[in-house]
Amino acid sequence: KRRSSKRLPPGSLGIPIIGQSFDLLQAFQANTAEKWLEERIRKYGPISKLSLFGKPTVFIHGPAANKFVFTSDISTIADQQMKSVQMILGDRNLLELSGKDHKRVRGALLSFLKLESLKQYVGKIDEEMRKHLEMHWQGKEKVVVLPLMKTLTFDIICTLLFGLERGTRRDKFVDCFQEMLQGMLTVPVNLPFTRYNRGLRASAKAQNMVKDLIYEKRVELEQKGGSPHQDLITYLLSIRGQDNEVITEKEIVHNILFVMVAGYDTTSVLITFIVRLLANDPAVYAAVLQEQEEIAKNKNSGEFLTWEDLAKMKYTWRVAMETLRMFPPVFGGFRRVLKDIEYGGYLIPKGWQILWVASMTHMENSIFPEPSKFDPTRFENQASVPPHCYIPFGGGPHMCPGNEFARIETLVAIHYLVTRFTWKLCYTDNFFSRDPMPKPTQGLPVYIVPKKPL
Ligand code: HEM
Repeated sequence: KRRSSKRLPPGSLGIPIIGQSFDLLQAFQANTAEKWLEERIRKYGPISKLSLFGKPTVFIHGPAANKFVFTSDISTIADQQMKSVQMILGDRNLLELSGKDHKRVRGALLSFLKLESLKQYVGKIDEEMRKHLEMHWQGKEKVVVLPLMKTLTFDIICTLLFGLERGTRRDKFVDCFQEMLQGMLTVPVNLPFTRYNRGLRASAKAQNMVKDLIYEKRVELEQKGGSPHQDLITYLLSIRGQDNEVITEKEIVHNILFVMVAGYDTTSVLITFIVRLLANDPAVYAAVLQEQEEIAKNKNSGEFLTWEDLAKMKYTWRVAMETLRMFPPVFGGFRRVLKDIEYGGYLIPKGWQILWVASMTHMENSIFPEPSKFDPTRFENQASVPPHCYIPFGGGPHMCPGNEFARIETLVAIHYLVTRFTWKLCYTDNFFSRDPMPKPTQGLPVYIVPKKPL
């Protein structure tokens, strides 16, 4: 009865199951998703209904909408991934959990990713970056940046979080992850030869591989007295028996897959877009180079970067923040509505989903003046950015716990790239498509020239 007194938002739910999914996917490919949404706003107003990836959806945007999505009570709004993502990454991954379960698993992950632990990783990340340059950049005249940065961030995650060394086993994981990622943004109808179907099969394979790793690490931990802190899997196994910290094997498997995807695909995009920007913007490039050379100058050759060095990379990090504003790797996300709620005078019924989109506030003139201008000085005084408007890492209880980790990887990578190489873009069109991660033309091929021997 209560329902009838409120209206559903305007808009059409489209064709059953499919709804507007293909329209949005097409817009992602053409990099017109923001325009597509603006078109909706013009047609239906700030709040509208549509149907995406099998579910009735309400699209809302703006600072108040972000606040609503990120700070609503967990009994009202829970996180929600598309069915395809949930099926491929597993239903016990962090984004699927809420309330106590979410707190417990997230707490375990955060205690591994906390700042004191991260400080110890700087040297190891530095080592991975140098190995990467030796293997993939040195001696080359042309490289393709995006796939290489994916390799780099995947290697870092594998070494640091999973204790998985280079070799055929790691390569098998890479293949599985490619298939899984391809299957994630699809309409979840499991027919043979579809991307979704291949994604599901790759996920089953990867889950078995993680189970084998868990077995080995458990033996190492219990019989050989290995340190719990050597990698994330061992750490999660080690806290299993403790009071209130029981984390099931399934949760470990699903979250390991999830952290791998969440951790490497995103950061690689950020580094790639910074590389592109530095090639296009001589003033920003000069300022970044100066900051990084200042740091390099004070180091002996072979000496790793330290936490203190990273703290000095203030300008470079602002460049990264501005890159995240204009090219957020994560376009947005979904939330699940757990009970009938009202927003902006409309009813959002229980069981529907809400779509939030980062760029809608990132590119809003009233929040970031001249939004299309790349200007790292916007972040000189971070307090001046209004709350709930800058959301490349999301917000609220599900906010990205890997943001500091991403910061370290990005700063280390940019340090070595600008101090060791110069580069020029092979394509200067500045286009990118989304799948749904942003991808510049051809993955950003560049001509490179080394500055000095590694
Ligand atoms: C530039 C790099 C990154 C970006 C832009 C990014 C972005 C995001 C965003 C937007 C969310 C929130 C999703 C939502 O609320 O629906 C998120 C969640 C998450 N991210 Fe990241 N991320 C990055 C790097 C990382 C890294 C390096 C890791 C791991 C080492 C990581 C692990 C996670 C996890 C585990 C969650 C889920 C948290 C939860 O549900 O409680 N991310 N990330």
